[in-house]
Amino acid sequence: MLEVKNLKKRFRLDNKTIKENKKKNQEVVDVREEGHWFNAVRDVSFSCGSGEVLGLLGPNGAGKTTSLRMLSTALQPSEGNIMINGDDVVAQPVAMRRRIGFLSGTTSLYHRLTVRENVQYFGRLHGMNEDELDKEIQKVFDLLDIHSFADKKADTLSTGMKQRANIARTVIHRPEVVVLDEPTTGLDVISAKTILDFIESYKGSNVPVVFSTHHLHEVEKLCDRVVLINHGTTQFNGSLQAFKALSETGNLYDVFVSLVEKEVAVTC
Ligand SMILES: Nc1ncnc2c1ncn2[C@@H]1O[C@H](COP(=O)(O)OP(=O)(O)OP(=O)(O)O)[C@@H](O)[C@H]1O
Repeated sequence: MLEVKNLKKRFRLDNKTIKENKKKNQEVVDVREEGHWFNAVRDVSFSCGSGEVLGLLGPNGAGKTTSLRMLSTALQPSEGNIMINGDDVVAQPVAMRRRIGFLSGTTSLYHRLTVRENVQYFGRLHGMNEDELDKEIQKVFDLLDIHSFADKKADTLSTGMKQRANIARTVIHRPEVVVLDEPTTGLDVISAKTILDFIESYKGSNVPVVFSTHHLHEVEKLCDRVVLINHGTTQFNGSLQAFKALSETGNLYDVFVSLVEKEVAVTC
């Protein structure tokens, strides 16, 4: 179980950014800017149970990546609580990091190593023994359809192959929570489908999966829960059915647009 309560992140702005923002603010005022501070995440709360898949939605700049970086200990929250199976992530980030699998936009591979060598390296870093590592590699490579390029060097792979290998290295240590930031962005339909099927394989397991996306069809296909954030604040937090029911059409696009435009907070 993953529980996130009243998460906040403020960034101190440097003088150059303040000047740039002042210029921009002549046209658009961002409600999150307060003097020399920018409240990238103002109040985000949600939970995701074991074996549930949660889709994190929001327009560009809403605060999705900042929230996911806090969940995965890459960033210290300014305020708020994050608990995994009852243990406090904010209080003990180093100990909790190994229990989380986090794919970010900057997750990458060692170019001169093969996919297998990369994944073995990260598995060993997590203290896995060779037997359990071999078994887990077999399982994860099956699910992500990696076998055909497992022994190719990372720098020879296509974008889709690299992303599947990145996900393999992210989850090789069997984390208790999987967090994926826009895992299918920029991928072709087949690579994206492989990744979505992989996410689906966690359903009914004991692992909660949180992923951010701009692709509403992915949410429709996969998610049990939906969280929509806008201007750093949770605007919707509930089941996929409850999200769809907010529009008479049941169309995710209509719900997304109306919530973001109206900026109404809904909790189900
Ligand atoms: N280190 C930082 N210092 C100042 N502002 C930051 C910093 N990091 C992020 N921000 C700002 O916080 C806001 C939220 O950014 P974030 O990357 O979390 O949004 P996002 O929802 O992931 O957007 P996208 O969909 O475009 O990836 C943006 O306005 C961004 O410019």
